[in-house]
Amino acid sequence: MTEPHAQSEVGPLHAALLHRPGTELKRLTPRNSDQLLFDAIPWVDRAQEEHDAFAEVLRNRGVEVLLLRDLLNEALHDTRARAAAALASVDELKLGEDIADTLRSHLSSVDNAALAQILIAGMTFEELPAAEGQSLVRRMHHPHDFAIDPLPNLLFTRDSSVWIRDRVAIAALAMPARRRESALTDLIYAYHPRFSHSARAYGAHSAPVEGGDVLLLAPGVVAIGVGERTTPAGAESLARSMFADDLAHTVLAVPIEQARASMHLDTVCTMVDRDAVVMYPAIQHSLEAFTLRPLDGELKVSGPTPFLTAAAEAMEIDHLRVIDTGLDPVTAEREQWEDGNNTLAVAPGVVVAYERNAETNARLEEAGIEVLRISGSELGSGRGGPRCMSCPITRAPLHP
Ligand SMILES: NC(=[NH2+])NCCC[C@H](N)C(=O)O
Repeated sequence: MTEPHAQSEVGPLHAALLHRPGTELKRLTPRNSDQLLFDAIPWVDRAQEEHDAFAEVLRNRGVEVLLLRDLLNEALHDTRARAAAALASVDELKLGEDIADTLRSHLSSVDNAALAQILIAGMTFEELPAAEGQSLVRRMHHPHDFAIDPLPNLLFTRDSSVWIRDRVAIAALAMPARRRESALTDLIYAYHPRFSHSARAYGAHSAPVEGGDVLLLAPGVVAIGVGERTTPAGAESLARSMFADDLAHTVLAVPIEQARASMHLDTVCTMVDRDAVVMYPAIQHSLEAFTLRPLDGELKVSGPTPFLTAAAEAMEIDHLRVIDTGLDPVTAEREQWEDGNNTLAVAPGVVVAYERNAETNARLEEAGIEVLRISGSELGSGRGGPRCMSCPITRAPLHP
């Protein structure tokens, strides 16, 4: 078992947290999919097959794949974890006192696997245990309304926690549909024996920061996208907390368009080698960054300057190579939307990518990057690629 440690985006990947999608995806309907942040209704069996294949590609490259459901089950062996789980998932303001009580006692009576299932897939009013007495809430809700919301976006384990060196930052997720996810990662890292010695870098009750916005460009250098999800206050407070813990010496706060297509920095730019990124061509020349450094206990903010220059300088390299995908704007836009730029490096110069982005992948290969293709026709319906679907826990250090 390897100790948690991550200081780059491309160091050989030894352990990663994934979530095999399940019943929570079956909760998606055309009526709720927008709110639950999916663009289509996934075919769940096929999504599971695609996910199993993704996990297999990682295992074949020596990666230990940790599945969120297993970790959750194991963490729930601790009674404090069970109590925390109930606290995080029973919303008394939504359910009213009676149902909240019934639900709490139900949650305390089921076994760990059943509890984990409820935490992940949620519960509808019709699935609530029967109770004595009349409840207005129960009578007035539609049977298919959620008493506990499902978490279909748990699939994107990247967003709810981030390992920075040997510490874990629990993300403060911006969208209501995803907030409860960090309660689960919080609980896993607090109560699973594997992580009992791990220290924290940032708390879930802070300003919004999502892991998809956090890029570990090099040891001590972290880029944070600021846009639809991570707020300026979130970036600033994560930067402060990393400086205080000596986890970083430079943070680049990178403004990105507040749009669905570019909800996180990793939807437009990911690292594919120690000095190279793949980037959506339309933003290559316009992406900027504010540079943050600690100075006598305060924050020193400079810029904005072009992102590529600021990044190279902070990383102490001559320049950060951009793999020129050379795509025409229409192909580039299509492949960006389908997560063509959202690659997961398993080692320097070796990345996992969706096979459908044929042009982007071809250009990566021309530039000497090895591309491990996976299919994602169903997985991609939530708008996330291989990077979004993985939370690296251990990466070997990069040797110069
Ligand atoms: N790191 C990422 N790009 N994650 C993608 C998350 C997609 C998810 N449906 C959401 O909207 O939140």
